[in-house]
Amino acid sequence: MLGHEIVEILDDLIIEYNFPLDKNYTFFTNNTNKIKPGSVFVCIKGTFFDGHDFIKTAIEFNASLIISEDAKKTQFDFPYILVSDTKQAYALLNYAYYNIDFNDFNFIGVTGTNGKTTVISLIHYVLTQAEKNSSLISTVGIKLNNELLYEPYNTTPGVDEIARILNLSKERNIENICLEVSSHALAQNRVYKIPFSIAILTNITRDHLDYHKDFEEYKEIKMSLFRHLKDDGIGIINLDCNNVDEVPLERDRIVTYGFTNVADYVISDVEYNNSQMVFTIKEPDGTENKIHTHLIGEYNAQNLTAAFVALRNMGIDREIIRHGFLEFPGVPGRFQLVENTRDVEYKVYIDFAHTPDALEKVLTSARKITKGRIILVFGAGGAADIGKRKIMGEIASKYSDLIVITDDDPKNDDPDEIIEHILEGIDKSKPYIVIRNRRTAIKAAVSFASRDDIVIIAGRGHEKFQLYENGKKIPFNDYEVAYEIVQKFRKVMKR
Ligand SMILES: CC(=O)N[C@H]1[C@@H](OP(=O)(O)OP(=O)(O)OC[C@H]2O[C@@H](n3ccc(=O)[nH]c3=O)[C@H](O)[C@@H]2O)O[C@H](CO)[C@@H](O)[C@@H]1O[C@H](C)C(=O)N[C@@H](C)C(=O)N[C@H](CCC(=O)O)C(=O)O
Ligand SMILES: Nc1ncnc2c1ncn2[C@@H]1O[C@H](COP(=O)(O)OP(=O)(O)OP(=O)(O)O)[C@@H](O)[C@H]1O
Repeated sequence: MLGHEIVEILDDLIIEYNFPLDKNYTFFTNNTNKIKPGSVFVCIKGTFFDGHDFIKTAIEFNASLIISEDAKKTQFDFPYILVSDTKQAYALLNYAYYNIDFNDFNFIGVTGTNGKTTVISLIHYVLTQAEKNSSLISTVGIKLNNELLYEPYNTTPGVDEIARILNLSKERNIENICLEVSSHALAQNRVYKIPFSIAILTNITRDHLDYHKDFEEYKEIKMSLFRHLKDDGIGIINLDCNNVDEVPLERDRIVTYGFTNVADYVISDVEYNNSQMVFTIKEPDGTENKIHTHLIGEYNAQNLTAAFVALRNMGIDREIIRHGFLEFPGVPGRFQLVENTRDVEYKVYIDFAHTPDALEKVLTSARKITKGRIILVFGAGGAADIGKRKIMGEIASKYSDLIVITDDDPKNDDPDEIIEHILEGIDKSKPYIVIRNRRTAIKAAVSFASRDDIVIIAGRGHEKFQLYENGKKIPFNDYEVAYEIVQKFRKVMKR
């Protein structure tokens, strides 16, 4: 990309510049660790670092141009562009670098505290079944149609990664882009200028109050997804837990769903056991759709209905949707049965509940499918909302019969302190035990289980590592560990 093209792309953002306009620039990065000779280094003010503090390093690493938004830290004796917002500039440069034309795509975005991955995965799955090309950008994977490219570090990747995925999608003629949008991504311009045709809000409950100032700010940021809609785009919201008046969108562009009978799409007659669910979705024109699925719990009826509304609005036939929902295998680590307990007297499930609302939903659903006890294994993550730990402790006590409190991903926080915070909410008159080692905790929980009991291992879902201080990663997958432990118990029982 020539220098003068960069000036055209950044256009309104530019305050001043001094760099060779006839020179070709072929690599852009915001990370000094990725600089190659000749790179353009874009300084981003982040959460932990200020990229402007790395200008000297970038120059030492042979960057050829620095784009900055902080006049005080800009080095004016080196080729530079001073802009009003480097995050926006970085997005525009990446879109141009990968030759992205948003008109080539149809963007579907889902935000909310819980249910994003489930809803977006359902939409992607049915689109591919309907032979509509689709890319999935979500916590559990980046997929081009059915091909899993990789599992991303973030729920919503950085704008450079998104641009690269769009480019790959274009090469494969993929038009539909199913994107899970976290509050961090919205706050950090990771979806800058992306024109969504459908934006879905599942629910907003407590989470991430370490990052967002307060609940109001968190809510405001989640709602900002609707400001990314195209002029003719629609918003889809769960009316059971959101207020249409708070959605920054004209009322006639909002479609609602929920159990409440004032929603446009009404859910009713939900029935489920430990492996399947059936319920009805009534459309605004009165058509009733009987949905059969392997996902269970009222919250999943809501997730399926969100996906149903989006797919109907994309013109997908009802029968294809119903068939897709029946075949959908579920999202790894979301109320996932550990297979080798299918034929034993108790059941073990892995679930990603790591917020108070999710934990409550999963435990109340579990209660409905068992005559036995609920044995819960859980902890809480470090470097995250501290206030939710006690609340999760209260919910654990309220809805389970036996609790094993253990490590989640402590990251740089003191694991014992995390457990202390959880214990503040635990009802000490009910059975509970603290076993910090997660493997031992799971083993204990499984050994406590007897006929009709359900063991729920919550909080880490599909994740493959436990994260400890200073970036220490220990390979650990709840499903694999639980499977292995159950297998050993089975052998002992056979003897
Ligand atoms: C707190 C946070 O969200 N940080 C995200 C953010 O990084 P940042 O811009 O704040 O980066 P920073 O580390 O402060 O550094 C600032 C700048 O200095 C640069 N730098 C830094 C160090 C250095 O040596 N050289 C250098 O150039 C960095 O490249 C960056 O440009 O932007 C990066 C690129 O998009 C993200 O990868 C990174 O996610 C971190 C790893 C993270 O853990 N984020 C979590 C909290 C997160 O975003 N989670 C949500 C999902 C939550 C959920 O749904 O439950 C998500 O969407 O994943
Ligand atoms: N609609 C919902 N309401 C409340 N809880 C839900 C809902 N859907 C899922 N959950 C709970 O949240 C957990 C995570 O589900 P899912 O991955 O779909 O949500 P998410 O919003 O993508 O979460 P994350 O961004 O952390 O990946 C599930 O394991 C379940 O416990």
